[in-house]
Amino acid sequence: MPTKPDTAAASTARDGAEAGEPLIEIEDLKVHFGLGGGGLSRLTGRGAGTVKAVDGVDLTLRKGEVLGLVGESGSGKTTLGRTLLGLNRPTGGHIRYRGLDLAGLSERRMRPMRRELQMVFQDPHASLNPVMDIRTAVGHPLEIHGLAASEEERDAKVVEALERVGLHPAEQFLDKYPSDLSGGQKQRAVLARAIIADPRLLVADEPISMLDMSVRAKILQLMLDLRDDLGLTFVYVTHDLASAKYFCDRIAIMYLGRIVELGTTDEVFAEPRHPYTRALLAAIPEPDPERAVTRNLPRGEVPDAARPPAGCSFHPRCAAALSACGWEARDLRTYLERRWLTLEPDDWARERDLLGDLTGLDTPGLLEAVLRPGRGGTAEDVLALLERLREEDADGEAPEPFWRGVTALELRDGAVRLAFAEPADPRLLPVAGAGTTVACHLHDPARSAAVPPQTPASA
Ligand SMILES: Nc1ncnc2c1ncn2[C@@H]1O[C@H](COP(=O)(O)OP(=O)(O)OP(=O)(O)O)[C@@H](O)[C@H]1O
Repeated sequence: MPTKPDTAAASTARDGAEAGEPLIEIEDLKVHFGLGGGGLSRLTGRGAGTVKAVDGVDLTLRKGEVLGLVGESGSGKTTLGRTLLGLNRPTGGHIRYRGLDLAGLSERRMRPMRRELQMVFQDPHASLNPVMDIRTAVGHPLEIHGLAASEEERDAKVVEALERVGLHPAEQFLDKYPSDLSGGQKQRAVLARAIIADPRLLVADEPISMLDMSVRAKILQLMLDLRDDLGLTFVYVTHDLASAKYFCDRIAIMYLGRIVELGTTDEVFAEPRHPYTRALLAAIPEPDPERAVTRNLPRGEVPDAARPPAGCSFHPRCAAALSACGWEARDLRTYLERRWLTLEPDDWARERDLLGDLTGLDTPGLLEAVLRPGRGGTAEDVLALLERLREEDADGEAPEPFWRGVTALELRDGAVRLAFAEPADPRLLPVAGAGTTVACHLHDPARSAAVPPQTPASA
């Protein structure tokens, strides 16, 4: 990939304002979607409830910067990006832009703002209407916002925008249709449409993921050039840290609706703090096959945002989790089922019969798990098994973190009872001596005394 230009060298942002000044300030932003229990929730396997797609995000976008929103699928990146542009209504919080709070703006008052806040979508093929020629498609925002008095003026502006995105001679593209263009050319046309109304912010949602490898770097370079030439600010939504490294000045790592780490790209890559960031970085494929090693994302999958884990949402997947990270009854089931995958079928059947029905553990937020023995044994047998597992898990190179959250394991009324430590939500805190902020108890000085001997690198 070509070398990323220095941000400091980026041109002065729009309005003569200095690059680096706040453009948008987001405070405690929440976007929750209600699931009515109808068709959509049946389709997604979710019952009635609420998906907290964005859940308390604080973030300042600086003029002229490229900020990456990075995370696995379902982390809320797209929802956050869309909400910035008024395409999703916030459930709570504030989005301050040019003295206005976009979060509370009516559709009528939001409309003129849309000219300044534009979106570039992932799929250039779907972003362009197949029956609309490039002249009409790229000129569309001029029409919507009444920015061209005549067809001649519109065409002149379309030609200028096409030239700027590298589609030249631009006149030859005016009468073409999307099907006449390659994938890279289509994304250039989409960018031309995004910049034609003179925006201040572009939210680019995976803008290169559907393009050929050969043109990806060129499109990223084009966006950097547009940033420099037009004083644009970019939000780059992606799950791909490798392209974020090249393209972004700062990176916000998102997990289940929250930012878990935020810092300059250099800092995040040189010294990732959150175990999730470390795991994402470790999962970046090595381009050199000679040096390639197996890269795994952390164990388990991103949990359902309608039933997020208690405390730190990442704790069920985190090898470095502490007692206060949010352990609950559900985690006991996950722990046992994960273990069963490693057992021989006979041993698995024996344990499953002993432990009986585990569905009672599934309710979110239970700080007490009660295990009644199945037909394969007694409560004493269940207790003996769990005590043995706890002991075995404490040994070895990678101690199982689940047990750190267990504060009591005992017999009571013919059942085995496990109690869990009170969960604490990690707050996004600045790291001493660094520009990074991180939401992780491992980096909270108030809790650092409780940090276990192994480091987050083991996550
Ligand atoms: N309109 C909606 N109604 C209900 N749930 C939604 C809606 N839009 C998003 N969600 C849910 O919100 C959560 C965050 O989704 P979002 O698309 O923002 O994540 P993402 O990180 O961008 O993922 P991806 O990379 O797959 O697009 C997911 O659980 C998703 O299913």
